[in-house]
Amino acid sequence: MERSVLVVNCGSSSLKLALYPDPNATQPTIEASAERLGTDKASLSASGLISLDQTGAMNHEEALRAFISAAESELQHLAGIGHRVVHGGETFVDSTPLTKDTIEQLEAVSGLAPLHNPMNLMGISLCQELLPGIEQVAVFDTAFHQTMPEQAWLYGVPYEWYEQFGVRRYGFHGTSYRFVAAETARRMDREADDLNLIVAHLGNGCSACAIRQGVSVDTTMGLTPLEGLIMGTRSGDVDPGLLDYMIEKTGSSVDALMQTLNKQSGLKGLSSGLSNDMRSLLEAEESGNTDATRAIDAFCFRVARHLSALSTNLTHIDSVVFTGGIGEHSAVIRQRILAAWRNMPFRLNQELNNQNGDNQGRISEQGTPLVLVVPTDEERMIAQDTYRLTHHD
Ligand SMILES: Nc1ncnc2c1ncn2[C@@H]1O[C@H](COP(=O)(O)OP(=O)(O)O)[C@@H](O)[C@H]1O
Ligand SMILES: CC(=O)OP(=O)(O)O
Ligand SMILES: [Mg+2]
Repeated sequence: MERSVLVVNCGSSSLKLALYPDPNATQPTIEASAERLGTDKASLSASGLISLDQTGAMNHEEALRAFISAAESELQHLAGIGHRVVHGGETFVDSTPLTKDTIEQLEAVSGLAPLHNPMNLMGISLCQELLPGIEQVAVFDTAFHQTMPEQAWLYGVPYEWYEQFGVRRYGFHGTSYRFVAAETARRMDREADDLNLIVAHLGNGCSACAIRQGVSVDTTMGLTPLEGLIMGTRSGDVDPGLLDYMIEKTGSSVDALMQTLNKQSGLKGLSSGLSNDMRSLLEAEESGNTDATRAIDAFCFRVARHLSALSTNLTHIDSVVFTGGIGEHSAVIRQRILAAWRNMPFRLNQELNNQNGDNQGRISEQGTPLVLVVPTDEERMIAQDTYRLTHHD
């Protein structure tokens, strides 16, 4: 019986894989991840039913080939393969089975996410080659945000830019928000379409979302995953005027500056190159490093400012929810963000915050605005959509 689903998440320099044994599984039976792909210091590791530990020069294709070859006997009974696809443009409002037609439509929107979508397409065609005949599904980061009202997704630029070139705000991390919204409703014993939430997804990429009665009404990322919050290496919001100014000052090309805004900015840039990793910065701050403090303070302030702005579109907030690696694990960052959001009377319960929430995920004191920590699981959401959209026994 065909029961298992493989989830493939091809990032710009990483690859994450998970094998789910059946539609109700909450944990995968194999998890694998590859990092620093495309360099000679790449690594690939897998745990669960198989184990792998490989380092050296490797690109995405080689890593995916190595995984599929090592996991061959476990991939005999696949019901489907689910791919994370970062940009679906306006074409895709839900996950979709991959056919010749949908792959062509996907190629057409890929120019909108040049760092991400070409890798996603590579994963899709390699799986077609190595695991022929298995149904494949695309799950989009952008899809959940297609419910945003026009005023939230328009930029204040000539409307023809949207009409002719699709220049608008799309938003990302939608698979995470969809999972977290449903999981929050379950934990609060409420219906998802009855809840108003502000969710902060703080990982390597960071964004936040206003969810009104279960649907996205505003989010911080835009045309590309560069807008909004300060991230590990991405700047978030900047004045586009800085491009012209820096070209004038340094003679850099637009390409080089975009590279800097994507890869050398954010926490890494603000800490003068110390680290893009929040855990490392917190450790450095403990030993008195002021570069780390500067980066962390700017990060927390920016999150608070955006969370507050996102609440514009909600009559009330049922809960503020933290997710992603930083949101799920760092009590001190949550505390600093909420302290920076000064016009809301948040009060955290220290003990609950330090243990990343009670059973429900609550970290706030009773009788004060509800704040929850809800771990996200994009891979599980992708597996569920893949089961929903494939024809298996
Ligand atoms: N205990 C912790 N305290 C602070 N930051 C943490 C902790 N655990 C993980 N992080 C941070 O979470 C970030 C990675 O988030 P994650 O969601 O795992 O990334 P990705 O977006 O690649 O999935 C890193 O900045 C990491 O330092
Ligand atoms: C869209 C995006 O920012 O993705 P990630 O968090 O995986 O970098
Ligand atoms: Mg993650």
